[in-house]
Amino acid sequence: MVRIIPMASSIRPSLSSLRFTATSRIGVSLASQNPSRKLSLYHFGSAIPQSQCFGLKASKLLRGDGSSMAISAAGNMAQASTNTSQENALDWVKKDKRRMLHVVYRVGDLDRTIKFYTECLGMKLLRKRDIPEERYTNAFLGYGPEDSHFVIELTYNYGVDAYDIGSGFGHFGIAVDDVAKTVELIKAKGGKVTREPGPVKGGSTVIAFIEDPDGYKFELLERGPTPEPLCQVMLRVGDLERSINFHEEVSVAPYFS
Ligand SMILES: C[C@@H](O)C(=O)SC[C@H](NC(=O)CC[C@H](N)C(=O)O)C(=O)NCC(=O)O
Ligand SMILES: [Zn+2]
Repeated sequence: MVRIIPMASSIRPSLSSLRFTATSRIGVSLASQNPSRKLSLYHFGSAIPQSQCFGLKASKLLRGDGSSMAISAAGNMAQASTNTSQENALDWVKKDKRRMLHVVYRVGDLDRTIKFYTECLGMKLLRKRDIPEERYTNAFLGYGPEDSHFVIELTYNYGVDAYDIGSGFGHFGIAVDDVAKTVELIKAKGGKVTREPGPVKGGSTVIAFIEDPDGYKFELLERGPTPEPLCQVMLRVGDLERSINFHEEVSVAPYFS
């Protein structure tokens, strides 16, 4: 039996208020690093229309032992969009309906995480679903409705209050208009700041790193207004080209280059 707990529907913005550009898509940011065996993420959900599914077997692209991966596209941090021109990106957004839908990960206290994400990171609680016979509860949070925004799907397993995040997971990236102000708010709420605001090493964009109550890292990136502040997931990979091929051929990110 699945118990759906309806949430306020007041957050559905009028579509005319949303400007869909390439930056309104979530990107996967990867950093090449010594591979480790720990995979921290539960899974990514993505929407790929049946007609666009590739015949490639994903397994041949991934290392057999399932070790994790990280590739850094640190490059020019100021560029919030893809390397394709803005016109090409807009054409792509109109034609290609594939997009990453959600990321799922496990937390030790659902209400504690919901409070942190809503009060410190400005997300909205979109819905909860409780499955007592499977002894777990999900909570969905994001910066807009699921039919147009990438969302975080938290999983609480009854009785499990902590997890080993592992070294494969890097961070989630959130675009904010004022990193220093956001960091001050997080400190005032008792949140943990692991890297103070300042230009990224090797670049010019102002960033900061914070941790949520379970220790998952969030990078705050100073950028202008965007319809999708939840803008990246950084994973550490053992083979950059292999991972790029996977994401271009099998996954849903054919135009981020
Ligand atoms: C692309 C942008 O969103 C970044 O995240 S770049 C931030 C930069 N990343 C790395 O150094 C990745 C490699 C590192 N060894 C790792 O595995 O995390 C970073 O963290 N810079 C630190 C800083 O203080 O600027
Ligand atoms: Zn990042």
